[in-house]
Amino acid sequence: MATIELDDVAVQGQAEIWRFMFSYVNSMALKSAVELRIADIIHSHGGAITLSQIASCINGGGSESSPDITTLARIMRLLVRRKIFTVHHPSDGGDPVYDLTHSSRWLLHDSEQTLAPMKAHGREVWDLASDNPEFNGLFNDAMSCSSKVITRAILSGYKERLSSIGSLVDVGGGTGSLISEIVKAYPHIKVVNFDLQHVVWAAPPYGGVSHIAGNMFRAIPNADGIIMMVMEVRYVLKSWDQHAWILHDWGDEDCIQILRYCMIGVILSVFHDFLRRNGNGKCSVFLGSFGTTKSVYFEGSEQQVDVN
Ligand SMILES: C[S@@+](CC[C@H](N)C(=O)[O-])C[C@H]1O[C@@H](n2cnc3c(N)ncnc32)[C@H](O)[C@@H]1O
Repeated sequence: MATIELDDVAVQGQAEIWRFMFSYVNSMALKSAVELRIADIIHSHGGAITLSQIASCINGGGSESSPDITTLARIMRLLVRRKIFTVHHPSDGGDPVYDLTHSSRWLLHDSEQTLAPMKAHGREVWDLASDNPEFNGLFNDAMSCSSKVITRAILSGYKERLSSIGSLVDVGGGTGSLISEIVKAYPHIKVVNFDLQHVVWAAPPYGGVSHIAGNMFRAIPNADGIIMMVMEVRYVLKSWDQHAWILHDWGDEDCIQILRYCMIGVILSVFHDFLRRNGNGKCSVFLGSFGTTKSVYFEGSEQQVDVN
């Protein structure tokens, strides 16, 4: 059995693994703080306050719902370490007082600039984007600049397939930057950029691209081919529903429903080829064409999903 020599480097390695294993704790603590409206409580007090003052205001101050103070203290200790709140220990030995930081100001529910809806109320990021044009623009730009990185590789990597189809729809195509490059290189293809209404409305016009708004859980436009962006293909091969750039947002049942709407026949013969040709192992796409087989086979992996 291999043994690890416990020098500084090894211990550092162990710490890194622990950090990844427990990083969810940060997110859970942040979610609790948003749900308990701790930032709002401090903000409406107008300055730093003690833990028991925070506790007394939680859930409107009703005695039945007062939180466990020890647990609250632990949440606050973690969030102070993560610089979400500050703590000040008075020199006279009084109770420590907690205040907001530039980060927790983003958690105020009534502020115009708030990220609280992303952590609370079970709202999806898409709902937040549809209500908030600024966030919508930021999110769409972020997506489009990530996909630009691989556009060129896609154009050369799929020459044969792209040459052989007459129409193509990019499902969840964002503002259409990928498909606009495809139609520039392959002007014979009738292309559709398909995404939610608020995304498509914010999309720039591109020559040859039809933007169609819709919900991929209801219907997807017909075409010879479907393209869905996928990133981090090494992970995709092991766990396709987690890391596909569109499908990663959804659970297995949702993904199967989307794929059913795509009416995909045989898709995805591309991962290994793509990697061999492009080498970096970072990204790939789904490219499918209609056929009779109603199952999706992930070449090189054991995954086969029945979409009948
Ligand atoms: C990770 S982004 C990828 C955007 C683009 N394909 C790219 O690679 O830059 C996922 C996209 O899926 C879209 N989306 C989410 N839910 C959708 C739905 N129900 N119907 C259609 N598109 C949806 C989002 O609006 C978003 O543009």
